[in-house]
Amino acid sequence: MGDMDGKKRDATRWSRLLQWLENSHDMDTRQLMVEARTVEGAGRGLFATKSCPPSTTLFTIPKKALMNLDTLKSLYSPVADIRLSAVQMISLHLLLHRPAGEEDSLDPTFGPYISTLPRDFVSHPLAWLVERPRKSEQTAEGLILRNLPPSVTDALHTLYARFLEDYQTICTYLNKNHQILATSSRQKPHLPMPYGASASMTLVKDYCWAWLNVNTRSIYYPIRGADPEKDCLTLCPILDFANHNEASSQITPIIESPFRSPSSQTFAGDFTFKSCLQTDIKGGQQLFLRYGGHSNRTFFAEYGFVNRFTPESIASGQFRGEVDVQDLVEEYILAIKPAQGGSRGFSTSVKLGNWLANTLQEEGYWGEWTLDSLPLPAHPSYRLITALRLIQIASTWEVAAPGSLPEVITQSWKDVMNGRRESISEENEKGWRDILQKICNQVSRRAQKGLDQTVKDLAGLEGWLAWMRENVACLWREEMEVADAVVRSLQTGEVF
Ligand SMILES: C[S@@+](CC[C@H](N)C(=O)[O-])C[C@H]1O[C@@H](n2cnc3c(N)ncnc32)[C@H](O)[C@@H]1O
Repeated sequence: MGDMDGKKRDATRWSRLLQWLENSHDMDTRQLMVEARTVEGAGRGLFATKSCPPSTTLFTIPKKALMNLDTLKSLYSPVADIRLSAVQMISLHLLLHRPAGEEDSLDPTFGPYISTLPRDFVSHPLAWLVERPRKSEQTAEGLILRNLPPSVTDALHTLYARFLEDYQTICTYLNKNHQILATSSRQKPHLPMPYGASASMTLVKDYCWAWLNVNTRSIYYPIRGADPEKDCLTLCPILDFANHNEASSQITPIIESPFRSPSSQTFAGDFTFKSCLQTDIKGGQQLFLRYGGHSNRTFFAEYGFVNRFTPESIASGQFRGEVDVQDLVEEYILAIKPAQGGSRGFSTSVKLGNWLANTLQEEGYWGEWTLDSLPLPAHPSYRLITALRLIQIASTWEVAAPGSLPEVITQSWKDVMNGRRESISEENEKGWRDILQKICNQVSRRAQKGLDQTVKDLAGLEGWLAWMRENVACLWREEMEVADAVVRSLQTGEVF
């Protein structure tokens, strides 16, 4: 019954969205080749309404119906020295016009569009962090957070830091510009209060809803004069119903460059989406948009889902698995002791570890240390190999060059990096491969434990929570299968 109500509501919101696009933005919705439908395990998705040949225009969204810096900047001018970024401005607008419960958004500009956005993000891990209950309370979400692989927790905390930074900026902006609150279409009791006010917890939750809408639904869109890295983002009605598929994408955004020439009039700004060049589309088929070549770690933290894969598909090269081994490499670095007691430069392991970390940072090789299953053979990333070469030098310090100065010793490492020599020495090549094997074995053992614990801790969950448990299990399985694949590459003597 509840499900039927939900479907009915979705259908009404969809038809109001089309009316708005037609009446307020002159879009010819008869040309539309897609519609939104409910999808098991993924909310809603975009489906083809009829069959069409390759490179058909699926739909074109008028530029004024896009929500971005261009269409919002007249509402949110800079205050004091605060100039809002695209994410900040779009999320502020959503915050000020969030619909109450299942009602429609009352925003006079984008109301019918805002009404089609998800009403909550209960299954998104960032929302669990923001709404974390007190420590004593045990929730399923808290348990899931505790069962994540460390690299995924790290990615999630990095996202949380980005969220908090935007939240702080919005709070400061609202505090310096109270009259913006008067433009909100929300009823007084629902109005967000600026930072420091008693209701600031509501504000952070509201802002999380707005921010996640932008973070999970916006797409690159060139805006004249805007920073392509930070500000060329837009929310785009209809397109934002498209789900991700790792293997295939049937939707191609047509991006016209606004940067062709300063006086160019060729950039109409309407956003067109075509079907892909290669294949026909069948009526009723779901149309996907590939969000990007992200790892599952990133998909989980940013979007709240992972790409599922079948057992053995990593080993056989059908699925691209990736593991970030930052925490284990860091642990290894900090535990390194000079090979034969104290050496001239480094009397303690802490100093040696610090020197290693500093050198890797100075040379730009700190972090992004991954194991990758594709392209075959499964291998460590080049950055990881480079770091391991130096770590190996440090672990054999006294043996390799008693009493030498660090600069002399690292010269051969730099020569390899700069392509002046192939390797540091045979011993170094063998040494870093041994260290890598130890790290891979650690990853694999930890993943098996993590998987067992996840199954135990999260047994008995139902609905979306059970779906989420499978996501977490998938993340652990990926760690194990990629690490095992790299061990096999090492054992068969693959040259990376
Ligand atoms: C741009 S929206 C797509 C539309 C969305 N499904 C909806 O109901 O409005 C992105 C969100 O859709 C969901 N999603 C997209 N692709 C998915 C997939 N392959 N599997 C599961 N969920 C997916 C995730 O919740 C993601 O954060």
